[in-house]
Amino acid sequence: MTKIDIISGFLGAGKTTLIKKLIAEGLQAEKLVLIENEFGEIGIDGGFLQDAGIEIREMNSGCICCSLVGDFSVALKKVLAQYAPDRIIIEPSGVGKLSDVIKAVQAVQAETALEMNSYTTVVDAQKCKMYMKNFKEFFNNQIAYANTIVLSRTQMMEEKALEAVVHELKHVNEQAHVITTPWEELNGEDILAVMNGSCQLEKELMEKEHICSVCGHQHKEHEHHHDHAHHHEKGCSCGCDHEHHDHDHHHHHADEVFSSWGKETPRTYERDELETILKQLNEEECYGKVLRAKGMVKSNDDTWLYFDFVPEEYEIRVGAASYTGRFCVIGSQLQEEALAKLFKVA
Ligand SMILES: Nc1nc2c(ncn2[C@@H]2O[C@H](COP(=O)(O)OP(=O)(O)OP(=O)(O)O)[C@@H](O)[C@H]2O)c(=O)[nH]1
Repeated sequence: MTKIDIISGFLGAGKTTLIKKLIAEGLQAEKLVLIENEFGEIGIDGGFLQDAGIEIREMNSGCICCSLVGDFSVALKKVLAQYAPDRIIIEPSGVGKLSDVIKAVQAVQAETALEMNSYTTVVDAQKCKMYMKNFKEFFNNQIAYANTIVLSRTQMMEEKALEAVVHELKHVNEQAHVITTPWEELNGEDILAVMNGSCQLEKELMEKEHICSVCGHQHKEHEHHHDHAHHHEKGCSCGCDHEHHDHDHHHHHADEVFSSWGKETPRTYERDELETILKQLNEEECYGKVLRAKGMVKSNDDTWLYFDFVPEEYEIRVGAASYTGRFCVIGSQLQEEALAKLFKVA
């Protein structure tokens, strides 16, 4: 049996960072495959685990849940046949709906030896409120269908603010375990234990009490369904009116709301120049609502600069040479011409 863990989370939440930690501190002994689905046109994350002998399948230019659903099932079956791994970690695009990804995996489950281990969502605690307000349909879906929610960036938060975030999350999903402790205080194994345990606890609860894992209400025996994706596809019979129902009423595809713009370029950038670009992305409105940017470019001193941007935060670090400079910006209503000017590319 191959275990499947889905690690979802909005753009820049910290999915890749969490996966690295889990692999380094908890999954070293397992035969592992990572399937990544990036929304951006240019795959930027791919390769970070190749040195560690982890197989990576990238699926770009589309969404597992929309245009790539057929490709996804083929890729998953291929991975199973070729590697028969102990575990497959699926990292959906930051704007994918968790319920759609669960459905895509379940479609394959009937024909293969797969065991759903966990549905985990990484949430940036500092941006949670803002994203809930602005991108509710996507953001809340990832929360509603998770059985473990891992908060990132809690080390910078006041206790009261953190409590308020947990309260908001519980409002959307009462049942999920929420990890509030900063990651550096935890071992990857501790996090995995919650992810594994939460699934069993959920099963136990549902078997004993028939509690709906999404809305927390008790169901009668004949209304009881084992998984929430299936359950809510049919409409929740308990009459609760939570955000997760949004999904059923007005379904938008990610590419109707979000877009990405990316370039490959041999152009060199000074560190200060790159820093100015990232500051501008944050401060100016003429580029659209920029939610995420990342990439690697050559510097004029022959080193390579890697960067990561989420609203109000950026990071530049030195990394290995890449086959060419490349970067990708994701957001809503992106202004491509203005972006090209900012990055000084044609
Ligand atoms: N301070 C802080 N930074 C974090 C934390 N988690 C992630 N980051 C930073 O946030 C940025 C995005 O992290 P990733 O792990 O790439 O996020 P992701 O969810 O995989 O992002 P996508 O590529 O958009 O899917 C990186 O610069 C990380 O170093 C955290 O807990 N605290």
